[in-house]
Amino acid sequence: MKLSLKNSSYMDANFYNFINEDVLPLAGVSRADFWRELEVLVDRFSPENQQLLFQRDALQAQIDEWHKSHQGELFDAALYTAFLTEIGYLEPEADDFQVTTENVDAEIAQLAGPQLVVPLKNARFALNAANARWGSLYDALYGTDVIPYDAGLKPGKRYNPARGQQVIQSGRDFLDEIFPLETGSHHNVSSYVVYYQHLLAFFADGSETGLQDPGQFVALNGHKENPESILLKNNGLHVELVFDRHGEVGKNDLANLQDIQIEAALTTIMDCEDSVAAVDAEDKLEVYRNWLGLVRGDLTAVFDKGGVAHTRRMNCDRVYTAGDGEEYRLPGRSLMLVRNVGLAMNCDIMQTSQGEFVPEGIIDAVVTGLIGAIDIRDSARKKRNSRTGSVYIVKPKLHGSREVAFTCALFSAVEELVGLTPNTLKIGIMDEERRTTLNLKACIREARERVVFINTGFLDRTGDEIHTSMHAGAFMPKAWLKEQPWITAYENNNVDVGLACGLPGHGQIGKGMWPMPDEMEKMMASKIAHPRAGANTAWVPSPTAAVLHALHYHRVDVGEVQDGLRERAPAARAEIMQIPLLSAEDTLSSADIERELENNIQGILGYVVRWVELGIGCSKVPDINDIGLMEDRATLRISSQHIANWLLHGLCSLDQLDTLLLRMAAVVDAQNAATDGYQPMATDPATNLALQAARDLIVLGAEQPNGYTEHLLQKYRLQQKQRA
Ligand SMILES: CC(=O)SCCNC(=O)CCNC(=O)[C@H](O)C(C)(C)COP(=O)(O)OP(=O)(O)OC[C@H]1O[C@@H](n2cnc3c(N)ncnc32)[C@H](O)[C@@H]1OP(=O)(O)O
Ligand SMILES: O=CC(=O)O
Ligand SMILES: [Mg+2]
Repeated sequence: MKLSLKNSSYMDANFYNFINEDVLPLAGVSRADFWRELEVLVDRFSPENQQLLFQRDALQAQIDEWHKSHQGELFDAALYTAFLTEIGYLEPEADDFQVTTENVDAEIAQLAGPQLVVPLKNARFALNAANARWGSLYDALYGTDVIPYDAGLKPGKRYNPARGQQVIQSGRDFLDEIFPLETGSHHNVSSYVVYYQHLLAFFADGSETGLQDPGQFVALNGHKENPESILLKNNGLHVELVFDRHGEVGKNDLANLQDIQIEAALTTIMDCEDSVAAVDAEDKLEVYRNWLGLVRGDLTAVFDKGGVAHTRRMNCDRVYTAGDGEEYRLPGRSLMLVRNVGLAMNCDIMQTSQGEFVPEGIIDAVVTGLIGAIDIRDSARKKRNSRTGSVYIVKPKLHGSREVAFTCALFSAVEELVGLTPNTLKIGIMDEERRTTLNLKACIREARERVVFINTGFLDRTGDEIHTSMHAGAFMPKAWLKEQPWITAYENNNVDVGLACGLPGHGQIGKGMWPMPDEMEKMMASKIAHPRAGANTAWVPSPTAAVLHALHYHRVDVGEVQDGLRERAPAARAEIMQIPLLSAEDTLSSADIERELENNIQGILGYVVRWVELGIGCSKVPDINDIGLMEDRATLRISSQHIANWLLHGLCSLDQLDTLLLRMAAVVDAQNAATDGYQPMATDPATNLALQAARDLIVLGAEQPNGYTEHLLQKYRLQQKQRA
């Protein structure tokens, strides 16, 4: 049902009622003022949004033409740079400046730790994420391959005591490494007590010791002689030793240690974007309702797990007693940011006075900002999000500084609309499009009063790398792309520019997602590279990954690393611009090509079928080696652009593609056979919408704006919803 407003514009009636009844009264904004001023806002920003998209297309068309006209020639970097400068793709170097963002919570401005991302449409997951500020180290070790699944050590359905012992040993190793004792080892401690303001550890022979750094003990719960828990702190992050002499684990433990609780996801991004399938007003309302529930702190999710009914709510803060007897209070929930959609998306919520649908990103800014204002207005609430009065909005897929300036102007207008002080709405800039990477300093400059992060979204960035140079030649296989100079230079550039612009103390320098949710041993080995590279946060796909990745920030003092990096030579623009194409010396056999195609197609189909048929925007999809990969729209962008590029340059044919689509559809059908409501693709390929969507994403990939997947996904999902 549509509701007619003045000036012949349209509004979805459910959206209108939701804002009027559920949001405006809490935000303290008058209805009449809101709707009147909203019309002015959308009429002001919608045309510019459109112009910015036209500019993207115009630049891309010129780049395509340039590559076509230089085909077969030796690549001339100087000529290419001059061309990109002339068309305005490369912006003039911005003058030096320092960011001045104020009122930023410590989790973003000062601390270093994991950043969890979660699809906001899924209330059960979103609540889990909000509560992932704290997690059990024992559970994370027991349930993942960090403790190898060797014979005798497999987790199994029943508790495996041998595996449990390994977990306890690893936990003690961690304590010895991060909170060493003056003498001896945590392995041999039989009890912990607090004596005056000091932690004492007793051994079985009655001898005692303290922490090498006594300042690491900060608080406790229970009696000093027999604590229920002990709170330790290192690099600004807390670790809680939980004792329970009757607990399943504690009763058999020398010191009755039941668990080691880790302060894990300092921040969480509630995602409206690439991990979400929201194609119309109905879907968007689900997303907005969840954001409202999270900000109010009263969201609940009721679900069945293993035959047991659960109700999930947001956790309360944690209260301890400091050594000096004062209350010691810690946040019980992750600090929430919300990721809006980018400039290119549209949905049917409302129209401008010109009869055009209002770009979805504008509606997201208004609604998430308006709901965020509730957090600021009612600062006495127990479960408030920001303690410094900020609303954190992550803006994805921005191309260059004009788009950043546009977004900041939009945020200013939203602040005025909802009555917030200027610069209350903070911006997290995703550095995930080539035009933003190459002009990062100018981008940050536009947002210098409200920027709270720059984050290397290397997945979208890889998709944009391929699309931007689609006509330059055939790209290397996907796995090789990660090893090339462009990506190292891009990652380093982000850190270098962030440091030069004075981000530490005001915001985060962030790194990308760990995309293999079940491969935690590999994550532990490789993701320590993120804090070592000077990033004070990096993305993780699950609460368990957050617990484990938090250990890295105990091992690395990011502030120290950043201090050491300030003097290095900044990453070279020329290196960032090296296009990772196959060279004449790179030989790929037809079997290599087929395997690459099969792998990509399996991932595309496995993701798209759940998106189109079930409305699930983020899935764990097995690759050709049966490793579950996190797939979202950004990984789909890479895979579809990659095959589109190989089609364009003759590494494969349309016939081969169609054969492989059918072959891999059968594989994906078999993988999903047990999924409720799943329609096999291979049974009736001619009418299967998911299969058609996957084919279009590849065959029409070269002409999709910036290689984005959202328009085709949305088209087919809407058709599927109509069929249903
Ligand atoms: C390029 C980019 O933009 S990256 C950012 C977008 N990507 C993301 O946000 C990834 C978020 N992660 C996810 O959506 C999921 O972890 C997936 C889809 C990758 C895997 O999901 P599943 O296959 O259901 O995971 P699995 O079965 O291993 O675990 C499910 C459990 O973990 C929890 N869980 C998994 N991921 C998350 C998460 N991100 N936040 C909170 N809880 C989570 C679930 O709540 C569930 O626990 P419950 O039963 O107690 O509710
Ligand atoms: O948004 C993250 C990315 O890698 O893309
Ligand atoms: Mg992205």
